[in-house]
Amino acid sequence: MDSMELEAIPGIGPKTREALATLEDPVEALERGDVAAIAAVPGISQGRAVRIVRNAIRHRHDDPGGFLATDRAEAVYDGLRSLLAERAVTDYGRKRIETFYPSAVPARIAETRAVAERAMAREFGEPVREALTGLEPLSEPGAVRVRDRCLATTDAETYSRATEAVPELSVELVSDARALADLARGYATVIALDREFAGVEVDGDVRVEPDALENPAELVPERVLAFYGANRESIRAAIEVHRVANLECELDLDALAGSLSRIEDDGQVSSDAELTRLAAAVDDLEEAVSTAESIANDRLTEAISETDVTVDGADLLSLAERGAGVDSILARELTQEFDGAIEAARNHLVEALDLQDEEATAAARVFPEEPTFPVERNESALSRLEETLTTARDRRAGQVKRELAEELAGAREPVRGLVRRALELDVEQAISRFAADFDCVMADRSGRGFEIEGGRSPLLAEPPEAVEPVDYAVEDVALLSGVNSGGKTTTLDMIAAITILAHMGLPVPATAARVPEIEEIHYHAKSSGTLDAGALETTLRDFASLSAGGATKLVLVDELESITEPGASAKIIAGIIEALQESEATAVIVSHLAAGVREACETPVTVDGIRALGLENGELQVKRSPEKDHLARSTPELIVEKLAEGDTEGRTEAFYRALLEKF
Ligand SMILES: Nc1ncnc2c1ncn2[C@@H]1O[C@H](COP(=O)(O)OP(=O)(O)OP(=O)(O)O)[C@@H](O)[C@H]1O
Repeated sequence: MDSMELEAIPGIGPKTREALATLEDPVEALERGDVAAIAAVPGISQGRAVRIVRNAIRHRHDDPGGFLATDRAEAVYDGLRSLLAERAVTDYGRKRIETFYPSAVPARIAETRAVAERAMAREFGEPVREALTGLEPLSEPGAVRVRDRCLATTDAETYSRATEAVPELSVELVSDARALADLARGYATVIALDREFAGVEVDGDVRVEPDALENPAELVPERVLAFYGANRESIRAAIEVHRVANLECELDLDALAGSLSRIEDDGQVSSDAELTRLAAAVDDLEEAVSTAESIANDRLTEAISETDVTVDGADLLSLAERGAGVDSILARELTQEFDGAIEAARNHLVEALDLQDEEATAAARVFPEEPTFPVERNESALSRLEETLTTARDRRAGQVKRELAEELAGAREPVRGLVRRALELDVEQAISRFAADFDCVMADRSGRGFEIEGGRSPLLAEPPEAVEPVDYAVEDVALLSGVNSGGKTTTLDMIAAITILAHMGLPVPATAARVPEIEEIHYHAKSSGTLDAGALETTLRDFASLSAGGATKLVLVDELESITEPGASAKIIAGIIEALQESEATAVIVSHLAAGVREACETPVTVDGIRALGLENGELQVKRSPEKDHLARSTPELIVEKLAEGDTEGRTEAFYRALLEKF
């Protein structure tokens, strides 16, 4: 598929296609089902991203869709999807799970089935979930701006190529080497892009690199580092996920973790001793110089106050005539003390800032050779020292960044894979947890009818361990009878849930299950009251199209009788059953009118029943698994029976017995 063909996917119009084009490879992102990447496109919400990905999957499999043919079927799917999604740790996992849907296309089912089987074969403990917590899809860092370097060229075309290739740096048009020298005063490093500058001698860090634009990342290691800085936490989490889940990985994770620990959130490099030393020296320079001055002056003050200066009168006069101050006396009388004080000041500066070699030499010049009092810094020597330190710091930072960026640049794609695999593991984790919580197995899909052992509806409000497992098998079409609250609706939910999950390729809550291979599920919920003529007509039309053949179906109908009068209902249900029997469909029809329906049917019809065991302390006792060929007793019958048995006086017993016989 190329990017123009994206519009063949439902939900992608020209506008969305254009928006998706901002992705590096939109087709690949869609094929991978990368909801995070799609949702990161401006103008596409998370919900839209999920729908687009789901439609893309459908498109890829030529899947006509329409599996969930009724509202109730849709609602069961929604419920299942939430149960799965809420077991994911990451937002990505939740969204990814929302792209799973029931399908009739074997290839699609096989695809998720493979994920589910992998998930169920793996152990997911608390450490994996914990490691997943910090995981997020990778983000692109904001625009990086680098101010200590610039590019220079004399050529307009090179200029525009450079601005495009390296937006992080200023690009300057220069006319000659003099202009280059001017630039070198404002930037720590100037990179000249023209061959003609080769051999030009200018002050400062000016490099001639005509091929620099071929590898822009080398010019701005910040680009690579910003990516790692912005995604540091997520990459760390992905490393941790790989470690605790024992996932295979082509990267040296320890080395990657080591490199990451040297990068700050903003992409700056930390934990380089030399860089730290130089940065601190620049920062603390002013304070150290002031302290050094004080040290020198304190020492001199002390020396002066302790010294008896003997000056003969003539000397004093000549000194006074020359307007000489204390300095001259110092020079004459206290040279040693002065030298000592200056030495102390210089030592302090070197020690406090941990200066080395030429830095120390430059530091010495900050204090005067000639005696003065008070001792004062030499401002121009100080600013030269500051410049030396700043340049050394920037150069070191550049070097460290380049080294680190070089280490990491090649790892960018593998790191994307690392994070992606960790995110996908959350999908497996959620499936595995669902399977464990509901004690699931993989189901078979084949033929007509179903055989479910130990099936449980995950949609019941009860905690999973409180749900009684149900065994139920139907060959083609069956009526299901049972007392009120016996579990008929729950049984239909269970059949629907297991069939939908099986067609999603996911594990089902049962000890064993075979479901029919179908193209559509029609689950009609109990209607809340008698329908008016129009609504009844619509319902009948629905059923007419149901039995008209076409797609293979599972039909689940809950108490259709409430749509109209009891007598008519039984006839309508009987008609529906006859039609369904002739089709390929598998159907379970729950009805309180089972006896009447059976009578109205011209063909034999299976009637199964959820057997009531009786009332115990006013509580209904039932056997939840439907019994084959058993017309269950109704709730009124149970009550009459209880009254008949409980009657001791015998006067009304005849009445109850007579009533009971009518059932
Ligand atoms: N297998 C089961 N395990 C545990 N509880 C169940 C089970 N089946 C049903 N129940 C409990 O019984 C309640 C009623 O079940 P359900 O609604 O399925 O009965 P029903 O036969 O459809 O009732 P009605 O005839 O009134 O529609 C459920 O809400 C649930 O609490």
